[in-house]
Amino acid sequence: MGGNSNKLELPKVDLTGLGMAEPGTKAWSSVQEKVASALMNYGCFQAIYNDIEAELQNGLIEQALLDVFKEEAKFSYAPSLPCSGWLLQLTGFAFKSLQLNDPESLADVQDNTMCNYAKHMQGLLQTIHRMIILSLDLDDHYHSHIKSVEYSMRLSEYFDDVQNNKTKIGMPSHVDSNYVSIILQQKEGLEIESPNHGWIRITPLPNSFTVLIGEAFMAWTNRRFRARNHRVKLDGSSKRYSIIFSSIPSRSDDMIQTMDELVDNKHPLVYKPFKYYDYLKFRFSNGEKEDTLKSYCGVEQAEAAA
Ligand SMILES: O=C(O)CCC(=O)C(=O)O
Ligand SMILES: [Fe+2]
Repeated sequence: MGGNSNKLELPKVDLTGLGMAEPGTKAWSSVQEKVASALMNYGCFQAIYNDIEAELQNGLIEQALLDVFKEEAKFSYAPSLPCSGWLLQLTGFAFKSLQLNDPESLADVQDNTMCNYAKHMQGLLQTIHRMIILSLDLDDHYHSHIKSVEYSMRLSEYFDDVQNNKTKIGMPSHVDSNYVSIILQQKEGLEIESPNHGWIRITPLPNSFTVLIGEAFMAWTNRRFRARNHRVKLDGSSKRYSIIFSSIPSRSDDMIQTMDELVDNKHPLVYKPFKYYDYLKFRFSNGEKEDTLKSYCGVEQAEAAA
């Protein structure tokens, strides 16, 4: 697709206070409708969330994020994916990430700002999973599904020395592999590809996050919800930081299987069941191509090879 980015905006949905709301209530249902429709049509939306307003507005989260990178030496270096470790850095890309499978491990580096952030994000992710599942009339599956979900937090630092690089791409176009990601950007850079409008550059509004569907949910829902390409384009004026908080399949129960209820003549099965962490290894060792998941476990692919 073209390289232009423009000022189109994503749908916005206010998720403030939903932790207290019960599924099925009026307050919940109107938000659910917006979440499901945005995710179905765009694969993403901008979430407004005022429940951690104080931390966001007083810069506490940003400060905590910067502090972690100042204390970088305290974290051991783990160069290999998937998900094993602490610091990962891909040659040629202008960022490094600290992958925290247990946000509480930050406790000796800082106060509990990040742990508190992680708790809120976990609650938000559970709400979003429930809304997706309810919107598909599959609520019977919610409890077993959510038991097989874990959470991951990645803190990223993008370098500021990309002036010589014309494209200033900090992270190239990709889809996320997990269920859902919630991205907090400390400054602009995230762009999402819309099938009709090219790259949409996301403005970091006050108290807002970007929510994105990943491949695990795309497979679980038989592509009713689709992962969208996104990338990070830097302005090269200063470092950029972001937090990517994600729901991921659990390490002990990582088989992703499309719900039978979502397969019919109109919607034939797209992906065979697959083990998520085996897929991540495949994706990491083969490089990401156009629709890597289909080449790994797509039904047509498997049949053609048979
Ligand atoms: O830093 C960002 O804004 C997004 C990064 C991203 O897409 C990712 O880490 O998967
Ligand atoms: Fe991503």
